[in-house]
Amino acid sequence: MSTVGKPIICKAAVCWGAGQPLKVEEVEVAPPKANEVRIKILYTGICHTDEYTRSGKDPEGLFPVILGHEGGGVVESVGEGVTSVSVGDHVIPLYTAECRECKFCKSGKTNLCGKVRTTQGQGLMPDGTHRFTCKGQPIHHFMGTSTFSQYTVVAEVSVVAVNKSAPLEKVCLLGCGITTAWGAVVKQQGIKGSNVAVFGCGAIGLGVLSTASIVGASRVIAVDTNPGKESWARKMGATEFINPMALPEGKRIQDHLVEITDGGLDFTFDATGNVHVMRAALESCHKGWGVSTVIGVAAAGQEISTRPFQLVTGRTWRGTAFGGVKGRTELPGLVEDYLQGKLKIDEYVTHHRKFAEINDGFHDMHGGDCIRCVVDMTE
Ligand SMILES: NC(=O)C1=CN([C@@H]2O[C@H](COP(=O)(O)OP(=O)(O)OC[C@H]3O[C@@H](n4cnc5c(N)ncnc54)[C@H](OP(=O)(O)O)[C@@H]3O)[C@@H](O)[C@H]2O)C=CC1
Ligand SMILES: N[C@@H](CCC(=O)N[C@@H](CSC=O)C(=O)NCC(=O)O)C(=O)O
Ligand SMILES: [Zn+2]
Ligand SMILES: [Zn+2]
Repeated sequence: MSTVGKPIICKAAVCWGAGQPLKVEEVEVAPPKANEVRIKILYTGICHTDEYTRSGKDPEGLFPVILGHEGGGVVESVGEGVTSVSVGDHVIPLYTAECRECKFCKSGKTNLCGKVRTTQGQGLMPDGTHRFTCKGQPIHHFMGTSTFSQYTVVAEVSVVAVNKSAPLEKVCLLGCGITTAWGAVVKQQGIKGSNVAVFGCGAIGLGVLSTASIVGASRVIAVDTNPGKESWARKMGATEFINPMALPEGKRIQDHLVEITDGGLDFTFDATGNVHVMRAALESCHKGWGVSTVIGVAAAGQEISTRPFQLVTGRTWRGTAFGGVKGRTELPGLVEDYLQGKLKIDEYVTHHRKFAEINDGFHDMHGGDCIRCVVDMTE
């Protein structure tokens, strides 16, 4: 029997309050309204940003909520006016929308889109209402995607169709981690032939150092406090690995890096979310031209600081969301790159979980040996 135009009852992992484990509940998912798309989610990755919001560290965090933003699925139905995706398309939801009409989209200067970001941050659909109900209670959307539900509703501007021959259990990771890391490198000029340091060797940091190596960085230094990450970093393209905890007592990582690189790095990246590491990454940059990119997301109340002299003397501090990638325009091409063996994804998937075990997937992330856990939403 067709589900088009009707509510769907399915399972979703609801987080009822900050710091609480997720609870797999029966939820009602309303049909898509105009310019919306309802998706059957088949696979989702778990990103550290999901854990960040679950834990209560996100100043934008709202509860109860259905988290998840690294998903892959199939379009079940579309609302009036939807033209860019059709029923049956394989799709990736996008937490960074691309409307192609707003001031941001038309600027040519950023991938940030203004069309739905305000309501997205309020846990609502663009018309200010919700599509999820559990036990008679409305449940907040998350990052415009809510992929920890067997069915979700997203704005048309927040979804892209991709090649059906690509395995969704792999390309779902293009919904966040792999794309962020790729874009953080390729959207910057001058990395070829340069020296680069990457702080933090989780999925994001490994993706950054892998991409830097592929585009021809001459030296790729991985920095991580977990010695178990050395083999990962080298496998993905790092030429060196430094554990800041193993430096002589009192020796700061930024001073060590400046010493061993004849004055500092051309490019550094923070992929930890720790504001002290962000400072070290900036201060590891070469005077006059070094550029440090913040990728990590820091907890509410955390602020970055450095001596302004670091900037006066020519270092640049910048940041990137979703790697600067315009999802509707660029993700289909990244999927093709993956299919042609030009972009690594499989290598990052270390853990698999059934939907019922989603909380174990969150525990996996804390184990130190998990790069990405992919959850099968059908099991
Ligand atoms: N800007 C954006 O668009 C995006 C941002 N993010 C953010 O990026 C960050 C990284 O994500 P992800 O790769 O999944 O996270 P992970 O936690 O998997 O990776 C972080 C790594 O940094 C290591 N680490 C912790 N403290 C330090 C330190 N002081 N010095 C060096 N290394 C350290 C961790 O070690 P250990 O294993 O021991 O903890 C771990 O290996 C997160 O903050 C996430 O929220 C993610 C996606 C998109
Ligand atoms: N809500 C947080 C900030 C969270 C954040 O920075 N998110 C990143 C993506 S992290 C993905 O895993 C992002 O794209 N930010 C841009 C945006 O428009 O949200 C806070 O309020 O601090
Ligand atoms: Zn993410
Ligand atoms: Zn826009």
